[in-house]
Order: sequence, then structure tokens, then C-alpha cells
Amino acid sequence: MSTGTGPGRQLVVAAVITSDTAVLAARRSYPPSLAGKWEFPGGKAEPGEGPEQALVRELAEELAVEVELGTEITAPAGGPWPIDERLELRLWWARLASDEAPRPLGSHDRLSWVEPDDLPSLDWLPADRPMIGRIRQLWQGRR
Ligand SMILES: Nc1nc2c([nH]c(=O)n2[C@H]2C[C@H](O)[C@@H](COP(=O)(O)OP(=O)(O)OP(=O)(O)O)O2)c(=O)[nH]1
Repeated sequence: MSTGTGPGRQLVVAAVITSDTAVLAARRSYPPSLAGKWEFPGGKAEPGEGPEQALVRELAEELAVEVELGTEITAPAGGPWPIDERLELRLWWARLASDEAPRPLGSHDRLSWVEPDDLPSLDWLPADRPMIGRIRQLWQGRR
């Protein structure tokens, strides 16, 4: 069953967790086809689950953190970011709700706080490249 907004596309939710100077990037540990690529932590929304609820759950499961979600970072067309013919992604700004540092609990083998200008140098999942451009643009605008 699809929980995405587009016809037949499954919804993935992800977060751009920020500190004052950097954003959190996570390197996938599986499946083998995606391992080693960097992404924004998150995962698939489950049927019947709201997207923001799904994101809070995924971040607790993957990184053992509680977050406060901010505004959504939409695609240029105004909706979700396309990943492929089966998946689309919705992305939110987020802040850690406590001093507890994120820990990779299995989905990732590395976490890194990266200044937005340095984001392009990581080996990202291909669908994330346009998101990075938008994140850098918004980050500049908030200064
Ligand atoms: N979380 C996340 N997934 C992304 C990003 N970019 C991107 O192409 N994806 C893709 C990778 C995966 O094909 C899919 C997310 O699936 P996932 O495997 O992380 O989902 P999940 O944690 O719910 O795991 P599962 O139940 O499917 O095993 O979206 C991103 O920035 N963050």
C-alpha cells in the first residue's frame, strides 16, 4: 500500500538536523547497493502513520534522539522530492530536543556534522543532490 502523496509512490521522510553551524549527515550501512552513500536520516512511513510522526519514530530508532521538527523543505515544484519511480521523499528541518548526541544504531555506520558549504563533497545518494542545493540556499538566506 502506498503512503506517499503521488500515485503509487511510497513516502520516505527525512530530517536535516541542524546545530548552530552544521547539519547532520549519515552514511548508510545497508543494503549493499546503498551502503557507503550519505543521506539525511529517516525512512519509510508506515501505512496509517502521519509523515511527521513517522519521522520522529525513525530518528528515535536510527539515532536514539528526540527531535523538534521545523518547517518542511519542499522541492522546487512545491511538493515531495522524487527519488525514483517507486519512492518520493519529504524533508524537514529539525533540532535535537536534548543534549543527547545522536548514535548510529544500525542503519548507519558513520554520522558527521557538516557545514552546509561542505555538503557537496560527500558521496550522497543521487536523489539527495538537488536537496543539498536547496538546503545551502535556505541556510544562506537565514543569515
Ligand atoms: N532516509 C533517507 N532515505 C533516502 C534518502 N535519499 C534517498 O534516495 N533515500 C532512499 C533510500 C531508500 O531507498 C529509501 C529509504 O528507505 P529506508 O531503507 O531508509 O527505509 P526504512 O528505514 O523504513 O527501512 P525498510 O523498512 O525499508 O528496511 O529512500 C535520504 O536522504 N534519507
